[in-house]
Amino acid sequence: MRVLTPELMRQTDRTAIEDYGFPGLVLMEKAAMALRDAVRPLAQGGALFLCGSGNNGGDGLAAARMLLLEGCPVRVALLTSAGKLKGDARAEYELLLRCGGAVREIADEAALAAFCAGAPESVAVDCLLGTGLDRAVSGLYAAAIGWLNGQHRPVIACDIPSGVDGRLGHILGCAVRAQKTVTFHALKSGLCLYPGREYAGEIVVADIGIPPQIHSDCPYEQLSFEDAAALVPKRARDSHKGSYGHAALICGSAGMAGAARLSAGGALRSGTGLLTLMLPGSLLPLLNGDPPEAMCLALPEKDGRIHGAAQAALSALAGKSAVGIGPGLGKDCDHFSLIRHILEQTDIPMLIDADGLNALAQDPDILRGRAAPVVLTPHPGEMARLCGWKVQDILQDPVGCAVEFAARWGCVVLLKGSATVIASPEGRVTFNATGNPGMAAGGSGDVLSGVITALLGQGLGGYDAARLGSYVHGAAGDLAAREMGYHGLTASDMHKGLARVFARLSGL
Ligand SMILES: NC(=O)C1=CN([C@@H]2O[C@H](COP(=O)(O)OP(=O)(O)OC[C@H]3O[C@@H](n4cnc5c(N)ncnc54)[C@H](OP(=O)(O)O)[C@@H]3O)[C@@H](O)[C@H]2O)[C@@H](O)CC1
Ligand SMILES: [K+]
Repeated sequence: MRVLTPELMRQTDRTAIEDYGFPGLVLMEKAAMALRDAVRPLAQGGALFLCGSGNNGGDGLAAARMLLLEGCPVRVALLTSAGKLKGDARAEYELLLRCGGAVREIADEAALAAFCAGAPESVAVDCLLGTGLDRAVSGLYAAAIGWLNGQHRPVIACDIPSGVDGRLGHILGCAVRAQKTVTFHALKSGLCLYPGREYAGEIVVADIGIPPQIHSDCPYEQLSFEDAAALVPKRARDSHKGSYGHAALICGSAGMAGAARLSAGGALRSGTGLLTLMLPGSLLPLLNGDPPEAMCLALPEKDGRIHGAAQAALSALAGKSAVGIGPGLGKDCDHFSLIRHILEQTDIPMLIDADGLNALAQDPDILRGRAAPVVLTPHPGEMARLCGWKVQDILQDPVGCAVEFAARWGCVVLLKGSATVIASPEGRVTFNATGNPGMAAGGSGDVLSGVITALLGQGLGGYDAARLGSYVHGAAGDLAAREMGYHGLTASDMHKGLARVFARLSGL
């Protein structure tokens, strides 16, 4: 599913209007119809529209007219003088008046308070600001947003909740908290990132007739269920365990044997044909053959951590189809050399996570020039150590950071967060839409490492393995949360959820 920035959306509108000849008013009417359809079920007691000075307001004026003509009581406030309306918004204003509607022009906060006081309507519609928002909200618009957020009736947002930055999802001053957002033609990146995603409530993407081929090369996307299903490796009846790869996980240390088990469970529930865990030998008695499906190989260790193991690991990696390194590894000065040897001397697709990333941060230059896929799965703290950005700056612009690093070092970056983003070396970006706050708990990332390593081992490219892995991992957490809630959800609960998600994606 395509995701556009406000700028790309503007270009798309322009192309539809100027190159294809779609009248702008036709697009606005289609947008208004979709908005009307979302408002209607909640408008038994009438609908109150708050409209701004641009085309977002124009959508609202048109939807108000449509509901009025259906017999629904509507009241419309316009937060500018009608004389300042331009183009399609002006045309919609005149149409509304000609159809018997009334519009109250609101000049100040007192007039707004008087208009809104004791409002009888059962739904409010936010058509104040859309993708044209270009500065922090203040004054009258901020008062209108404050009123919408302080009253009890549901709010439907037109295109994007007013005050949310359409590109980054930031709140510019203040923003509407909507129950539902009807967005037009494509998702906007600001609706995929927090806090914008939270403010939007349920999101509906409405087709307004813009030809899909315009900007079909847009680099941003979000996986729908169907998109994810199309990426799942197919399983033929006449196949065997060798058909689905042999994944290796280099993981675990004294005190963190559980990470190996969690990661192994992630791989085993994601279709790997075979799995070998490569661990400090002292962990083997602790694991006690669990999980039984995994083979185990003891690597040299020091103080409970893998150490001096490059040669042993390289020999053991012969014939493996993917390797993941990092879960529960602990910090050891020798890990950098282990990673460098694997990067330089094998062409096995590789995932690096957790303390593997902290080791890599010594010199990410060792990633350069590797032909086989490398997937990095940092959280913002690990990303900061890798790329030198401040954590705060990464949180402000996770997409910019992930894209820059992926392009610079030729790898796939899966930057974790409440909204995980996955960037390819070519500049493609997927926003992950699955997952929930219950997954913000230790071990969740270990499971994800296992999932992605298994998918790499089954032949998926780095970008597809990372984005499908992220989708499935989040969806497994969502399934588990339905049963366990957020507070009691553990990483182990995700294992069975993974199996169920893959079953659904496979149509079983
Ligand atoms: N054909 C199309 O293009 C289609 C577009 N569609 C719809 O149009 C929307 C985009 O419309 P848009 O570009 O007119 O911008 P919009 O979001 O209404 O804002 C407009 C004005 O707000 C102002 N302003 C900005 N920031 C402000 C602030 N902080 N506080 C106060 N005022 C602020 C600023 O005016 P200024 O005050 O700078 O003169 C700006 O001009 C899009 O979201 C979708 O709903 C659909 O109908 C489908 C077809
Ligand atoms: K809006």
